[in-house]
Amino acid sequence: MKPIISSHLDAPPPMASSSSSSSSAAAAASSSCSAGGGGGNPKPKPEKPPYNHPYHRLLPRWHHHHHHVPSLSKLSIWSFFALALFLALFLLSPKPHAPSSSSSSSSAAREERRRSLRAAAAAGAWERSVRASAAPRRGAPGGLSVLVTGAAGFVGCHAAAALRRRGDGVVGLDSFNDYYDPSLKRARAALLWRAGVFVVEGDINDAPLLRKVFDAAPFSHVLHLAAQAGVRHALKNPSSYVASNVNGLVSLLEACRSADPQPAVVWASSSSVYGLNTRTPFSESDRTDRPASLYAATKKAGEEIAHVYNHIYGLSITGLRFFTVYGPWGRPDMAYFSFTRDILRGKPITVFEGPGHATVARDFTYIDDIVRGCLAAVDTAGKSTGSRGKKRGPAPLRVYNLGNTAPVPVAELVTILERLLKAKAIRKVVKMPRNGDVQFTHANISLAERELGYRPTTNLHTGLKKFVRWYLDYYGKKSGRHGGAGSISAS
Ligand SMILES: O=C(O)[C@H]1O[C@H](OP(=O)(O)OP(=O)(O)OC[C@H]2O[C@@H](n3ccc(=O)[nH]c3=O)[C@H](O)[C@@H]2O)[C@H](O)[C@@H](O)[C@H]1O
Repeated sequence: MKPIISSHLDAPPPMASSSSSSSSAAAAASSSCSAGGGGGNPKPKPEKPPYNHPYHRLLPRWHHHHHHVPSLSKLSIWSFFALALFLALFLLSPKPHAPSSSSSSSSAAREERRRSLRAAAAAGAWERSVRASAAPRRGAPGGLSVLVTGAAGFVGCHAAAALRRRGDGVVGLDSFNDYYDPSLKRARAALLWRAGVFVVEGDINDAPLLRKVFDAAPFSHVLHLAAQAGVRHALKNPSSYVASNVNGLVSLLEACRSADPQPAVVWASSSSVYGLNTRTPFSESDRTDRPASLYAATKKAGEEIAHVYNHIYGLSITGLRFFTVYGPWGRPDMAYFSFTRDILRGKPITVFEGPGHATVARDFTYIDDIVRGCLAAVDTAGKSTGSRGKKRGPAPLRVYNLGNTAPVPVAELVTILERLLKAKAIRKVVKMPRNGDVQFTHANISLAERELGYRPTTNLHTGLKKFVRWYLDYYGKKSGRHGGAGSISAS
């Protein structure tokens, strides 16, 4: 290797060879010019170059034709100073990209400054809004400060409003995704806005946003209700369940464990974790290792993840297994909602039945009962013990069923809706497809009764009556084409 390097270094660089050829060309030009200029004139006395400088070889021609120029030496001195001055000015002059170098760039700089001032003012206003919304009402002793994720969702909007009504500080967070009609979510958020709840639009997977929210206000609790819901939709978009219910949960718990103070977390698990469990009613100590849908599997994964964050970081975490929640401002993808819409429109509905015409039933639970359960869970959640991401001692880890303890067959749900809507359903009874559904759910709520004081009070008929009244009010009686507007009324 060494000889190659040394021979390369010894060789003349390409620049050097090209400049030597150009200087010989200049010399050639100079000699041809001298030969032509000589003609028949007497041979001029050879002139001694005044300075030993290469460009003096070019000067004689110029000198011959400009005899009025004072002298070559004076010219060279002046050209030297002129060149030096020019170089100095060039080097000291501001660079073209400097903001003050031109009027257009200085106005761009002013605009940029204005923009960043506006952004800072907006950020300040945003933080003030979060802080103000998170502050408990004055005169509400022991008021909490709760971040509600999924606040523009069905349960989230009701729970956030209920917390606010009793004087707690509440900030909402919602991505307003289009799993179902986002305008319904906007309408719920507008209700919250009027109730004094600021809803931040953003994703639970956006870690910097979560940090900003937790930096802006010290939350005592997080009610985490943001999720990808729906059992059957998991067949169509499986990754959305992992993104929201697994990644999103981890992202949120990361923010919680790093927050100072660490909030206590209450979050929505699901009755679906019981999966193929056959012991009824379902109690918290029953098996949950046989989920029947990806939705159920991600909720079950959430319960295991909760264990990890409780164990490592001392987060107080309560999981609530909701049983088929229904009511006003509900989710359009759920059966009671879509049945109502289709009955009003005179469209057929599919009613599932089990093998051998077995009944499919759900422990339908009214939204107000669920909200009372959520608030009781918030109120009884012990404190997280961690600080700055480090566990300082054991913290509570709880899970509760929140159901109605009175399962109703889906066929009976349809009959109640028919009575309330005063319209006949066009039923298509089909065998329950193998797409994640389970045949039966029934909650044992004795643990929630004992520890949360949870006691559901609304039966399916009463709850659906309230739902139908809301539905007709929200969508208008004209929402159904079947039977005409006049034949439809809430009882
Ligand atoms: O407790 C839960 O953890 C879950 O509850 C809810 O799931 P489900 O109990 O399946 O509710 P939902 O779809 O309203 O079907 C109700 C009944 O109608 C039957 N059903 C459904 C559709 C249909 O076309 N026909 C039919 O008979 C169907 O077989 C079922 O028996 C939430 O959506 C879910 O997000 C989760 O929170």
